[in-house]
Amino acid sequence: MMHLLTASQTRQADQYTIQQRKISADDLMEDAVNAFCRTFIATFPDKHQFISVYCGTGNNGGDGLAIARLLVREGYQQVTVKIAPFNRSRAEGFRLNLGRVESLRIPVTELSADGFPDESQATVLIDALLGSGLNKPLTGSWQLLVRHLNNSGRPIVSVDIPTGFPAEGPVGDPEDFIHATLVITFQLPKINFFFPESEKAIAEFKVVDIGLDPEFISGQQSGFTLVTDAAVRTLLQPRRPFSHKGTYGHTLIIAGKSETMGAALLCSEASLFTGAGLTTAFVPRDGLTALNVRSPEVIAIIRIAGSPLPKIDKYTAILAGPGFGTDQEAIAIIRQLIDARPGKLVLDADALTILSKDPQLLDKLPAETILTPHMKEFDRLFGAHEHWWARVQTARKYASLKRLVIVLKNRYTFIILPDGQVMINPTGSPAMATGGMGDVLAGMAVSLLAQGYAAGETAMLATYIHGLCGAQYEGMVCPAAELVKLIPAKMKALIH
Ligand SMILES: NC(=O)C1=CN([C@@H]2O[C@H](COP(=O)(O)OP(=O)(O)OC[C@H]3O[C@@H](n4cnc5c(N)ncnc54)[C@H](O)[C@@H]3O)[C@@H](O)[C@H]2O)[C@@H](O)CC1
Ligand SMILES: Nc1ncnc2c1ncn2[C@@H]1O[C@H](COP(=O)(O)OP(=O)(O)O)[C@@H](O)[C@H]1O
Ligand SMILES: [K+]
Repeated sequence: MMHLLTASQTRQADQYTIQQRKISADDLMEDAVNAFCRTFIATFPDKHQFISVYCGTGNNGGDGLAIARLLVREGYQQVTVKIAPFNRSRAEGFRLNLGRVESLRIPVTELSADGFPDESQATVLIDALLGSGLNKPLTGSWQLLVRHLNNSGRPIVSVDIPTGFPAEGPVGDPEDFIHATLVITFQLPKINFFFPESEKAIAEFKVVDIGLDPEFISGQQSGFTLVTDAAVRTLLQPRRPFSHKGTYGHTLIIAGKSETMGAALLCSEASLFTGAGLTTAFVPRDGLTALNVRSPEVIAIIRIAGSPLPKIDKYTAILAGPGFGTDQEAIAIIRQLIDARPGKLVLDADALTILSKDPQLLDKLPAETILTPHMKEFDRLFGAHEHWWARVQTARKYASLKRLVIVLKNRYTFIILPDGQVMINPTGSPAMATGGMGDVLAGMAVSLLAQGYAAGETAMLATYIHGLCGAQYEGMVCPAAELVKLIPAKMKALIH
């Protein structure tokens, strides 16, 4: 797992690395700037393009000045520096690098809020105004300058983080941060890069290694980690030679109505393809033919009006909710299910809506139940939120209070564990923004639970593999039923 750091932990990591490696802050800045320039040059190789480097007077501005110097040294012929003198303080890294830029006779202009330069001739702007030192939303001249640059229509490459965009915490008005085409960020992506509000600030980000101490980083607790391929590979187990269907658990899937039988088919199929030994679906009579034709491997229990919940003891893990409806029959079954206190439970879709109308049910959920809401389902359960930071904080609160695993789905899905820790899943693709995708995820989750993975592990594996499958369709669209077919091969690739 990759430990993500807050801005203040990053500063501590800088200091620790400087002491540990017995280098100066200037050396570390030089390493950072070299790493930045390697990526920048690969992306913008033309040495004749006009590059305007906007620098503040802190260390981010110091980086900008050093970048201007390195680019000139690499043969870039049209590099100019613009300095925003709106803060009184001048960091040491800024002063040192300003001297070096001046001695190279790189053109430097000091900005005034009375009128900012016309950048219509610039090929690319480099944003080194403010970095992770941001401690409040931009105001005054900073705000005007950021708006001016955003309105220039030029590509903007931000150093470390777009100016005005906080590394963590609530994100303010999009007018008040740089809208970067590319962010080349140091050492680790910042926590807020994974929040949907980053969409305007960051079209793309690339992470460059600047040599911060890895042991120090992994000793830090920001509450946020990023799921890595290595962590998934360590966790995912191959099927054993002497195993039989009983080894891999039996899932019960409580899903589907006449009109939404497809949801039951998708999650049953996902349960099969993710490797559960047996899958049983509790479905309406008029869905039976579809189920038998589509997935002959799945056992059906027919649900008619007034049917009680099947005896749950024989099932290793249970999923309820996809396409299930929220009528009185559905409510009665969800109540029976929760009262029966199943050991391993995944609730999705309509089951979440039923919970949101009956807070007592939410209180009765067995520990380690996995909930898989998208944003609307989440807010229905826990109240409306103005921004994602608040939403994730609420998820942390309820996950801890009720010992739940909450899988809050999005471009980057947040997996919130019963200890309040947040794992962020990096895989996925807009190809997956189609109906039925959540049903597949829920089916994968119940299957992994039945196979013996713990609830948190299940959430991590299911979202990661689900996203890997979807990414295969990058640039296209991935119907949910097609994604299911990719699951076995993706799992194989992670194991071998
Ligand atoms: N310390 C180091 O050794 C390294 C630092 N690096 C760079 O240093 C940056 C952080 O530098 P600093 O901590 O000097 O801070 P910044 O350069 O981000 O900001 C400068 C100062 O602006 C002020 N400020 C904060 N919010 C403001 C607002 N809303 N309006 C106006 N002024 C505001 C703060 O007092 C802050 O110290 C990183 O983003 C990165 O670019 C890199 O060079 C890597 C190594
Ligand atoms: N743009 C995207 N990038 C990455 N993943 C996405 C994207 N859009 C959707 N997904 C994934 O697809 C799934 C959609 O789930 P959900 O909204 O519940 O779908 P449905 O209700 O139609 O089954 C989630 O796992 C989500 O993370
Ligand atoms: K910046």
